[in-house]
Amino acid sequence: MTTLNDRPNTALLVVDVQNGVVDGSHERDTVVANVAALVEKARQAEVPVVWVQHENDGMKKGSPEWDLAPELTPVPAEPLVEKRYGDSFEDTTLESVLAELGVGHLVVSGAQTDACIRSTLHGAFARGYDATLVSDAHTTEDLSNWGAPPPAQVIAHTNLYWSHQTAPGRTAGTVSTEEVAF
Ligand SMILES: O=C1N[C@@H]2C=C[C@H]1C2
Repeated sequence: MTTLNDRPNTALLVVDVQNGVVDGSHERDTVVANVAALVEKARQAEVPVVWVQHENDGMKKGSPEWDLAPELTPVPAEPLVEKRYGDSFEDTTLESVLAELGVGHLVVSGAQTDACIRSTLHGAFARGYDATLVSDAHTTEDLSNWGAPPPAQVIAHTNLYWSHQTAPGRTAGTVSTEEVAF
């Protein structure tokens, strides 16, 4: 059984809130505003904020699409983790960044719900982290033309199933931006 219960700290993970990911997504402005509020809350509580940015052919590093949403401004001390896979842990520096910070609990926000958010939640949990999803601080695009439910249902279902997730020695859950207690 893998747990990281010896690590006392929490970090806020902001996953892929990039122009090329969130623009056109469900309730983009509200979700990005909630992410910004979470960042402020974390900073006030001196909880580390870890920024994850995805690079792919459509979002080359340094391109406007790769850039974070303009409402979000990392400060230099906040780690940036670059990724190319859905799970933020795959082939990235995230594990070492979190070990350095003594983090055993991740509060997860960002995009997109049915891809990198789900992958990162499960990747964290399988690696022994407690993982909390922020119900109103993640979003996705409308993929219903390809068989997905409407984005509001994808978001609601992800909130529901993650609130029921369990594993030995680890906790999962879903809370709102308002409810997040750093
Ligand atoms: O959820 C995701 N974030 C990046 C854009 C789509 C996948 C990769």
